[in-house]
Amino acid sequence: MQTPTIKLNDGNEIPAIGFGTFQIPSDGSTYQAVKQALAVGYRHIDTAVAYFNEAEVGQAIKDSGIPRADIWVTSKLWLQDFGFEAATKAIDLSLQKLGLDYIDLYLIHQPYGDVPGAWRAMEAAKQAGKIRSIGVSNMTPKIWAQFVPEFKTLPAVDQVEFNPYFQQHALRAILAEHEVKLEAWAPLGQGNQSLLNDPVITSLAAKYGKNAGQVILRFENQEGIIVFPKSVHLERIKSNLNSFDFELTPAEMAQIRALDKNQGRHDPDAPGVKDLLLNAFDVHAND
Ligand SMILES: NC(=O)C1=CN([C@@H]2O[C@H](COP(=O)(O)OP(=O)(O)OC[C@H]3O[C@@H](n4cnc5c(N)ncnc54)[C@H](OP(=O)(O)O)[C@@H]3O)[C@@H](O)[C@H]2O)C=CC1
Ligand SMILES: O=C(O)C(=O)[C@@H](O)[C@H](O)C(=O)CO
Repeated sequence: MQTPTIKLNDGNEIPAIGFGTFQIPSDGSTYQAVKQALAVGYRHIDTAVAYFNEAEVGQAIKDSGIPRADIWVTSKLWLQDFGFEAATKAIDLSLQKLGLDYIDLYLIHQPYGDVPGAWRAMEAAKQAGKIRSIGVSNMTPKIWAQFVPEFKTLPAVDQVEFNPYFQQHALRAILAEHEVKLEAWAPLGQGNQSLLNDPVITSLAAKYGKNAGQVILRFENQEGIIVFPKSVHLERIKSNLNSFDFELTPAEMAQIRALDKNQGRHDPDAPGVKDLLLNAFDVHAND
C-alpha cells in the first residue's frame, strides 16, 4: 500500500505517516522494529542522534533491499552540537552512523543555545546535498519568534508534541501563515490510556471497525499533520500504518477537536529545560 504524501514548503514530498524510534534500544530491537516497519510498508523513519539508534536504523534500511530514494529518513541535531562548526561535524557523524549519503529531513531537536549557528550549518549541508529538507522541533510560538525571523531559510516543519488532548492551536496558526507543516511527536500520547480509552475515540473506533490508535492517527492525518507512531509490536506496527482506509466525517472531526485540553507532557518554555535535557541525553558520553 502506498502511503499518502504531504508537500513541504521547499517542494519535497514527505510520507504522511512514518515510524518513530524514540526509546527503542540499540540492542538489535531498533534493527528488528525498523526492518519490520519497512517490510509492512512504512517508507519514513524518524530517528535522532539522541536516540542512540541511528546505526541500527541505517542497517535496517540497507538490509531491507528497498531503494534508498523510496525511504524518507529524518534525524536530528542534539544540544551539545549546536554552533556552526560542531553542527557541521555532527551532521557528518549522523550520515556516517546511518550509512547514508544524505538525510531527507534534519531538525534542530531542541531549540536552546546557538540555534542560529546550528541552522547556518544545516543550510550549508542542504546546499552541499547532505540534507534535503531542514526543520525545527519543540519550537513554541515564543521560541519561534525568538529565532525564526532571523533565519535565511524557513523551516520546512516544526516537530512538536501533538495529540487530540494537545492540539497546539496557537502554534498551528503561526505555522500555517508560513506554510510550515506540523509534525506530531507522541501522536498517540505515548500510549496514554485515557486518550486511547476516551469514549469519543472508542465509539468512532467501533463505528469504523478500527482500533483507537487508528482513529487518532486518522484524525491527525485529516488535520494535515505528519505522524510517526512508535511500536515494538508487529501487530501495532501494522495497524498504525493501516489507518488511511476510512474517513472521519466533518462532525466526527469536530468531536475529536473538542477533546483538546491544551495539555502536554513537555513544556519547551519551562525554565531549566535545556539543562534537564542535556543531563538526560549526553550524546558524547562515549566519545
Ligand atoms: N522531537 C521530539 O522532541 C520528539 C520526537 N519524538 C518522535 O516521535 C515518535 C513518536 O512518539 P513517541 O514518543 O514514540 O510516542 P507515540 O505516541 O508514538 O506512542 C508510543 C507508545 O504507544 C504505544 N503504542 C503504539 N501503538 C499503539 C497502539 N496502536 N495502541 C496502543 N498503544 C500503542 C507504544 O508501545 P509499544 O512499543 O509497546 O507497542 C509506545 O509505548 C518517536 O518515536 C520519535 O521518533 C518523540 C518524542 C519527542
Ligand atoms: O524524544 C525526543 O525526541 C526528545 O527530545 C525527548 O527528550 C522529549 O522531548 C522528552 O522526553 C521531553 O520530556
